[in-house]
Amino acid sequence: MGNFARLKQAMGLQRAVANAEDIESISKARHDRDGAAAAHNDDNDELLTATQASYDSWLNEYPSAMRCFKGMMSNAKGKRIVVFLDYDGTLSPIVNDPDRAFMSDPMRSAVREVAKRFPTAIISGRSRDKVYEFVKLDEVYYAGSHGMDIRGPPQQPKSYDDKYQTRSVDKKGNEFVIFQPAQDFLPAIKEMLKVLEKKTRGIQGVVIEDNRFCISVHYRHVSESDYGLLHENVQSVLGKYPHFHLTKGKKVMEIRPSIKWNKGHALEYLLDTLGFTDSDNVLPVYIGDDRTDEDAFKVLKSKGLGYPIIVSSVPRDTMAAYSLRDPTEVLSFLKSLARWRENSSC
Ligand SMILES: O=P(O)(O)OC[C@H]1O[C@H](O[C@H]2O[C@H](CO)[C@@H](O)[C@H](O)[C@H]2O)[C@H](O)[C@@H](O)[C@@H]1O
Repeated sequence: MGNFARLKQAMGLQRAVANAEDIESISKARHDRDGAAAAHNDDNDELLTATQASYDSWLNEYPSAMRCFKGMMSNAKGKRIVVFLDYDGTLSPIVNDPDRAFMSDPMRSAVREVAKRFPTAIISGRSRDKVYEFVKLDEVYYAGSHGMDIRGPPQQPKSYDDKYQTRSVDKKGNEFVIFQPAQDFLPAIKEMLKVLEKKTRGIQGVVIEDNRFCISVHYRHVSESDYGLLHENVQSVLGKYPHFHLTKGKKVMEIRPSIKWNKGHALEYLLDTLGFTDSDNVLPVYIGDDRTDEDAFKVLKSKGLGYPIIVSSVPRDTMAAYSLRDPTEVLSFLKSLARWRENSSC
């Protein structure tokens, strides 16, 4: 069976794509290719055509937020837009080295322009400090560790445990509140980091990232033949820490405390602290590319609220309503949003 037939069989026009990341690289190759080089490989071209056809069909269900921009904004008139952004894969492209996932200057200035006009928060799986290091914007609220470490507005909502909220003041005299619902897990996380490093030392290519309230075990550089061993080793460590569980991202296993808190809860917390509890006047826009962003899409979908936008260049199963192809399109969307506010009278 040729690659084309295999791909068709595997994908059909189904929305769920198991190895979305692999298809994504093929699709990217098409995007980036310089024509001549790729034209030599018929098999590749068939694959690319199938991928494109499948993506186009997916777009009917999850239309491009760029193409639909006008319509989306006409529904936004008179509403208070609040912008939520994921970091990796949304504001910065996915790169091989997690420490080098830099944000471009044009993206930084687009986020700044958006944040000047709308309350804006970045909700990431990274540690809050690390995201700030990349983004370096004081105009933005930050939620690190998949929302388990929030630096938000000074309001301290009653419905959240005071034990995990601390009011503070920055150097410029601005008040803010830190909310860390997984505080009790910190000692265990520190211990687990050491155990994991020891346990995975023998496997080449593993990168362990300390995200403060969660841990990322990256396997992007691990040979496929070692995937099983790595997974076994991680599971054996987890077995000793029953209050933690594993989730999966892009070539990364993420170890998280088993509390009922995710990016969706962080979104709700931020809306509350911004004064939009139960408001029918608010329009949250959430842009993200990874599985953990689905928790936030789900909240918006269940409330029938705002615009959940997935960033993907391949068909994906998602709770989002709109899509953007890649961070370049995210940049265009953010610029359009800032421009729209500038030109609109509402
Ligand atoms: O919620 P996010 O801001 O999207 O963070 C999710 C994870 O992103 C980072 O890993 C991913 O991006 C890296 C850099 O492009 C890439 O090398 C890696 O393979 C991806 O999984 C980050 O390093 C993780 O800690 C985050 O959990």
